[in-house]
Amino acid sequence: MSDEAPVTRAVREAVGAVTDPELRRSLGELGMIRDVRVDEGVAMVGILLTIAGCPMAKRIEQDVRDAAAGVHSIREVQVDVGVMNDEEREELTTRLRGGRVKPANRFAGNTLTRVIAVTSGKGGVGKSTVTANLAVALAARGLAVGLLDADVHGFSIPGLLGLLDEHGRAVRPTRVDDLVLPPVAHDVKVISIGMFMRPGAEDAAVSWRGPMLHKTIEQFLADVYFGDLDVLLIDMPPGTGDAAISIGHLLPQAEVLVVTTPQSAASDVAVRSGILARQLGQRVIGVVETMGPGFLADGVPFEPFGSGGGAAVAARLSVLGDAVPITVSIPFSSAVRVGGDSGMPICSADRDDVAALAFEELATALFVRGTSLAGRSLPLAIH
Ligand SMILES: Nc1ncnc2c1ncn2[C@@H]1O[C@H](COP(=O)(O)OP(=O)(O)OP(=O)(O)O)[C@@H](O)[C@H]1O
Repeated sequence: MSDEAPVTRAVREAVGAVTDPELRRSLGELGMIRDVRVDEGVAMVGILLTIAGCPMAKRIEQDVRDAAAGVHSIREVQVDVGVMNDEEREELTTRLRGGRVKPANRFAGNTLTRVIAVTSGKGGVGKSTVTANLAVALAARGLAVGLLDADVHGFSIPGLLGLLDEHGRAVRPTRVDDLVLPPVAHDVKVISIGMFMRPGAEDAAVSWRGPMLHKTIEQFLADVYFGDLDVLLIDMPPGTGDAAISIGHLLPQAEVLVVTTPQSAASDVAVRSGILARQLGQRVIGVVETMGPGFLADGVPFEPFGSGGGAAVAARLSVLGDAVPITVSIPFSSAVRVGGDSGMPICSADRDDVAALAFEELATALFVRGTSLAGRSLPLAIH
């Protein structure tokens, strides 16, 4: 390559630096630039897509075109789009797996990724909303964030993050052989059981038995190309069922956040999910109270579901074992529901909303180790 003309080298570098939107690595690094030639100001660039019908083909082609056109003295760009052959694809998938030919759980053992499982005692308490917003808040800080939706009873993460197609179904991830590329929303790489259900059979997963659920979670941890993550959040099914046990076995180093509403009925069962996590060797790192107390715009206190549930769960778990370092209350805010319904989490839609500010506090508490929010009151108000 050393006898390459400077302009050809400049075009090669420019197109090689284009990022694949799904793999989030440069085309040069991925071996997707086949050849580059320049003849009298015309750049001819051959690119190789990973699979035929790649949903990102148009975008990649355009990005390559723009990158080449940005090189001085290039007046025209021709892009020839091809597809990798089996051998090239296998080489790529092996490289993406860090040299491993066979898929393996990338989050087991000595991973640098923090794994945080978000759990609750019962359904409908706001666990998925917490997971989605926490993911968005952490990604907004520049962390590489993955989100695994393991909630077979209500895989709401794709909807909460706007990953639905025109029929309102969870988008399907692209596959490169047996490697699954997680769709990205709000800078978070997302994989959900809902993305793999046959249209019309979305409810079938609810009746999955333990081994099937275990296999699916195991496959997600091995086959999904998350790349190097700072944090992997897992939206757990509510309760103390099979998924919690599977995650406990597959990811014993996972930290656990317990979500509860302020009511005592919800907080009693939340304690149980924290106890189970500990029995599986995991550390309960915090309790998040959702739909908590706040103030109406005129300053009148507003407690639609009472108050104190989060602190009560943290206190009970602290008495029963290690102290739980983080307790955060996310105030009730209609904007949270509106954001969730429209696929625009409040942490993206309005970072000044009271609930968004509380999610920020949670993100800070989690990523400044040793910091405790316990007992600290957050600035709450309802608009
Ligand atoms: N802080 C909040 N303020 C207002 N509404 C909220 C808040 N948190 C969650 N909600 C709303 O509560 C409802 C239930 O939330 P969510 O789906 O996150 O619960 P969940 O515990 O994940 O339920 P499941 O496990 O059954 O899927 C949603 O309509 C959501 O918008």
